[in-house]
Amino acid sequence: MIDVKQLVKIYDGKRVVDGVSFHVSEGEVFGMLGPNGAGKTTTMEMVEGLRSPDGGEILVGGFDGIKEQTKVKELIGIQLQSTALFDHLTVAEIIRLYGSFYKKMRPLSELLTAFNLEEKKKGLVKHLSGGQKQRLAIAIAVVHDPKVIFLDEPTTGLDPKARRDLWDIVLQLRDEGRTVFLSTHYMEEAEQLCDRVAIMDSGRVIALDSPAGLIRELASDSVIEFVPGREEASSTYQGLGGVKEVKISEDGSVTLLTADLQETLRKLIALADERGLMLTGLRTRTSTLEDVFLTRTGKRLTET
Ligand SMILES: Nc1ncnc2c1ncn2[C@@H]1O[C@H](COP(=O)(O)OP(=O)(O)OP(=O)(O)O)[C@@H](O)[C@H]1O
Repeated sequence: MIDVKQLVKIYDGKRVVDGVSFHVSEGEVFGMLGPNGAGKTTTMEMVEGLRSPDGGEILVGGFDGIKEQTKVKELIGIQLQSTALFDHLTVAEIIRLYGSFYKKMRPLSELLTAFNLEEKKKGLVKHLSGGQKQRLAIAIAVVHDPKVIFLDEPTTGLDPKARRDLWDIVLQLRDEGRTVFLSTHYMEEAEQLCDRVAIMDSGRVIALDSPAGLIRELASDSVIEFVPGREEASSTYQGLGGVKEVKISEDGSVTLLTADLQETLRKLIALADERGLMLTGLRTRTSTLEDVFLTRTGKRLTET
């Protein structure tokens, strides 16, 4: 459905999107996961036709994303940031307004039901909660029944309940047969929602696969975290059996990625006895996309 090859965008001499290539299949939820400034929005907006690339090729539904933008616009829906909505219109008015921009519009009642906005039909946009505004923004994006829908960090700023409601909406869009392209800096969101994820950092795609595939590639299925109470070189931990990766954060907390949880734990406890380390807050967990990011970049997603 979408083919992007060697996409480049340069701002002030800096390649903020630096040779990005990927394919999005019809009917999948494809995610771009990365920290602030990684180049997700710039990439997405070039695919949407909102920014012009400085290099590369874009195909959307077989149309050239640069030369055939009118055709592409009919195929796609873009979630607008809620701040762009008109505060003094009602929910029904705004959906109708956006519908009037297209040759065909889905029935209002169908959209209100699908996005759980029936009760707010006559309510002013300015009185909606954050989650309701975001659902309205997506309802507007699909008002013309597009095949592909773009969601740029759709759950940023939402509370956990509203976030989960929005996840249901994304899965519903996929169940309707639409292709969903979303960006996020929440790794749980990428893990829960996306069939495949491109992890972006500094303008490049550094890994691309299903969430499970990315985690499998790590060769370390478990993570140990603790605060040792005194500083040790990362090589001290590197030498413990099973350890594949060591990360020591600025606050002193240590993260060990291991392929052999039991062996590493045994060795770690022996090390702690020998050197008088504390192991405060010691906990273990299975690996996540956050660990994929850490392994590939040496940074945490939330740290950048
Ligand atoms: N119009 C612009 N002019 C100059 N620099 C820009 C412009 N738009 C984006 N950038 C820069 O390009 C880089 C990538 O930004 P982009 O918004 O694509 O990142 P992002 O991954 O979407 O991050 P965020 O989660 O913060 O939106 C950043 O360093 C940003 O400052």
